Amino acid sequence: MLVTGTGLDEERSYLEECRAALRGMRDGARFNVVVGEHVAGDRYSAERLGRHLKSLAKELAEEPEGPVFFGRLDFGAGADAGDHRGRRYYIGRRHISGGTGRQPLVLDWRAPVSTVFYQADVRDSRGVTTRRRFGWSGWPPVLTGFEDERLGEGGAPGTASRILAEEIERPRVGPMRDIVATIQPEQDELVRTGLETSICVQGAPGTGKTAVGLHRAAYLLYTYRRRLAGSGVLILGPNQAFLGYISAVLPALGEMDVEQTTLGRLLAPEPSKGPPKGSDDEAAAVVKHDARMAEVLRRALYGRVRRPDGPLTVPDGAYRWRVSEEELRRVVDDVLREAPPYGVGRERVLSRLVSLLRARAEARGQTTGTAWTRRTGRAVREFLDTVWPVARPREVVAELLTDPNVLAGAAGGILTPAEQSAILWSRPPRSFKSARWSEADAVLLDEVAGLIERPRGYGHVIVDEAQDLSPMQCRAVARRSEHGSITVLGDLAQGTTPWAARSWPEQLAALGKPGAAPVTLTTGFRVPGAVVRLANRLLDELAVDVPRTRSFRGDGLLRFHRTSDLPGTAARVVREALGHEGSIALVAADDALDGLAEAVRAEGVEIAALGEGSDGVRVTAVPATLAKGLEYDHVVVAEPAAVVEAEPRGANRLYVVLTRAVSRLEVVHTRPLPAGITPAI
Ligand SMILES: Nc1ncnc2c1ncn2[C@@H]1O[C@H](COP(=O)(O)OP(=O)(O)OP(=O)(O)O)[C@@H](O)[C@H]1O
Repeated sequence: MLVTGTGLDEERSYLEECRAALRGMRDGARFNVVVGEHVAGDRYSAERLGRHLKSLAKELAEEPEGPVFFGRLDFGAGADAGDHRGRRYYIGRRHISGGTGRQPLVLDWRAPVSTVFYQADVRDSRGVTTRRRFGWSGWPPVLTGFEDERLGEGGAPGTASRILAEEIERPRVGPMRDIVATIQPEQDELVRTGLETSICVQGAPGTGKTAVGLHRAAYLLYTYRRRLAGSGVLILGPNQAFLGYISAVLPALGEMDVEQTTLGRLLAPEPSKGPPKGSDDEAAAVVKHDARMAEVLRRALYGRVRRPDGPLTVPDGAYRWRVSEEELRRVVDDVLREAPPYGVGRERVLSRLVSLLRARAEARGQTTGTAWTRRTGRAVREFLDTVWPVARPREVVAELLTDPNVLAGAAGGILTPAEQSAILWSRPPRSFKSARWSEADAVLLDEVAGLIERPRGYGHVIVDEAQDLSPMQCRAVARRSEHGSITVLGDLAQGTTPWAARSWPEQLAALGKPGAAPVTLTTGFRVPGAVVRLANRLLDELAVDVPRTRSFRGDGLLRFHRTSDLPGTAARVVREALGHEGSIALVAADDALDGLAEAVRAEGVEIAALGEGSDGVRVTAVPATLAKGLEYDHVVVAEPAAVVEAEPRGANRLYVVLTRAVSRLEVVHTRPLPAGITPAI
């Protein structure tokens, strides 16, 4: 029951107290910015401190009118309340200090005790007598009511929360929002898993995987701030449109320092030019993404190392030192056996040769200082460039994809002749510098770069839509999280790439975390019941072993329109959808979308292209291949049969497309519906 009476007045006075405290914190933070500018010792620390204080001040300045708390916990007097006996806590997005020596006015949702807010229930109250949820509306938000659950003795199980239901069913406007007020117990457990543990979340569409990943990033940064300060957190999403959709969540939670990108951008051979522009046909892409390419590339790189043939003579003043072929071979062979990164190997050969010569010079009574070492290093460099030359990833990969003999040398016994010819460039560039790299090539370049020198590692990496990663892409992620942990989010049923994973244990092993156990989420918070039932029928047609979803929501609309005029009907359905609140998407096979969008415009309805600045435009044209991870209140899907036919995993693509709807899904078609999505049951 939503309370709006006297209790609410008390809560509103408390809210005023919190806002006053927040204003105090903000003024203090502003003062600190001024002081900080004068006290920091050197320029570097002044800049760092200044940036930190300014962002804190800015954060606080933006917040005071916001919903400063969303929950309250009242602990009882029993032993099960532990240290919290008799206490009352307010929970919000930010900590609000109560002043020196006093309990905070509001606790951060990530503080240890806040977990009780998400986890306690009638069966296990954890010492809580009453859990209060607050309702807010409008902007600036007004506290409109609250709802109490009695968790102590006498509480009744299973009372549904209206505030929770409203939050989940609210229309989607603008980018994705945080879910801190309504995190579910099974989601909370995943969010709060310790930094040392890698987790894998398998979940049907709309079960909150992305939400869990983003909140986990915020939780880890709060709980392990020092440990992550240097190494950082990386979030990888499937495409730019998806990143645009989720990009506001972490800043809204006060976390600005998280790198959010796509793997394509992260691995771009020329980052200033954005993701690579070249493309591959499917046969070439499939081979380039295959795990066997790792060995082919290793051989191609180490194929540059030559066995020394003949002795080496090094002039040193009056003497000439001679190193025999056998000694030289031993040095190179030893380093090869130790298998350090290629770049380190080169340095190691150099330093061992110099040591060998130093021992000889010193045995003759010579002094060997820095100048001697530099001179001797220079003298053996020519030899080094012959036996262990400097390697550049672009040169190595370009040579491999251009020269059939080099490719045959590296891929013999690994790739079939047909596979080799599939990846050879039909029109090789004049030089590796002018090559038009594809996304698959970027992964190969990254593999070679990783063999030469280990890349920068992150403290934690979050990978969304991880079922779509190829074995070679998994290796690129694994290299960046070798000493850190990862959060793997995905749905085997939504796998649409030719190499999409069919099992999590295999994918996790490829990601370098074979020990992580997949956890399954099955309650859907986006897709309404009728649409979930449709999606579950299609799921039976897909060759994957994942459980069906159950929707949290009983509402929603699902309608089919059979027509002989696809553009006309689609346009009419879109126009009628404007009668409802919220966002609208017209989704179709990529090559059919422009024509359909034109028909919508002809109806006098504005429609924006995905990713285009579309302020105020409620309808977006979404190509089926870019729909992943996105959500709209009202989704109009045109000609599902064409979506299925457009690609080998077209049925999986259709499953993704049909599950973008928050409230209403309308399917417009001229052709028979694909297997699995027959309307009536
Ligand atoms: N506990 C929750 N409270 C309120 N809303 C929630 C909750 N969990 C998830 N949602 C909402 O449900 C929607 C779907 O969540 P999300 O996008 O994270 O799901 P997903 O599993 O990543 O879906 P997909 O597989 O389709 O990408 C989002 O709008 C999200 O904010």
